[in-house]
Amino acid sequence: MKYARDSRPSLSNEQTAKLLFEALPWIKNLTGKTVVIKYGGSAMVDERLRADVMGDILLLKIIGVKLVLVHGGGAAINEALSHYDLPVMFKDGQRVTTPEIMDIAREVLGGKVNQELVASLNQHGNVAVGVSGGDAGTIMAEQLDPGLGRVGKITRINADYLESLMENEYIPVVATVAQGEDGGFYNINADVAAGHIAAAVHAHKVMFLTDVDGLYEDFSDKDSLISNLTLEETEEMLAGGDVAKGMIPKLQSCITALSGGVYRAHIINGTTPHSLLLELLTNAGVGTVIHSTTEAYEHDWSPHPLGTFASRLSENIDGASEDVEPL
Ligand SMILES: Nc1ncnc2c1ncn2[C@@H]1O[C@H](COP(=O)(O)OP(=O)(O)O)[C@@H](O)[C@H]1O
Ligand SMILES: CC(=O)N[C@@H](CCC(=O)OP(=O)(O)O)C(=O)O
Repeated sequence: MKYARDSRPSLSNEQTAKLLFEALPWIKNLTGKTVVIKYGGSAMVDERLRADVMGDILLLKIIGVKLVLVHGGGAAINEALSHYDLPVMFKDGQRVTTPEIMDIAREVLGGKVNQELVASLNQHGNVAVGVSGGDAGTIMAEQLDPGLGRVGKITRINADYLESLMENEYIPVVATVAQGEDGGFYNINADVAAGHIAAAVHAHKVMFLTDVDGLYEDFSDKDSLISNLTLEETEEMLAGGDVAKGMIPKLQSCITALSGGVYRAHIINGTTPHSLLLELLTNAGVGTVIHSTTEAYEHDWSPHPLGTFASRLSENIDGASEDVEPL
């Protein structure tokens, strides 16, 4: 037995049918809309879970959601730095990035992590395209703060490029190494990039997959998980100092996204199997949802040209090796 889910009590046929049917209104509402998924390095630790997250992303693609996957890889960068005996230093969730560390971040994010995620998605059909922030000027940046070295402040996002990939039924998988306005490279926190990208591509939702169940009012009290809060309350929490480390850029990015017109921002646990599907396609919300006080997005949805994608997918699956696991 390979995986814990095999030993879970199974649902009756009636319960299974009910659960599938429950997804219908959610699918109808999401089809044709854009969702930006930020997959954090902390949630990438288990290979099997990572493959499941990629499977969930593909399922969303199949039901007609337009997706951008923005990934982190902080843990993998830390590992590489310790290999080279280089220091791991953060200020308010942003890595202090010397030119030497920038080179390593570039290799880890744009190389190893990006390629592995693209390969994992493409096992199910060639749907993913790796995008480094510098490609077609997808993410342009300038220095954020001299004290942080090569950490970038985003100046521009090439939304047209990402949208053209999505229009052609691809999932852009974005490594957050930016092209500097000065010609060099900048390290961009992946949460920050996801917030900007979500706003730039007019996403319906931005989902942050991390290693905790959501935002805690008091991180030392596991009963204090916040299920939903407004933009204003999020700003208050940030100002109040109850949020630390990597949660700071996450909340800042939720604010960037919502202020830029994104309808909802979610923080969910990427280490909980299928948390994406639970949050997006079932009545059982998981994690924390942040919403603006005013309805920033119209709830219309239009038919989506599934045909092109579906036919390409079936072609790829027909031609795929037998090792590829079914979803
Ligand atoms: N109030 C809070 N609620 C939830 N997590 C918090 C809070 N304050 C700090 N954190 C920290 O933020 C971490 C998530 O950010 P990070 O480690 O950067 O993850 P990722 O790699 O997914 O971006 C959590 O593991 C937790 O340690
Ligand atoms: C400037 C900055 O902090 N860059 C991040 C980029 C990777 C990242 O954000 O990874 P996670 O999403 O896994 O935290 C870093 O160097 O760790």
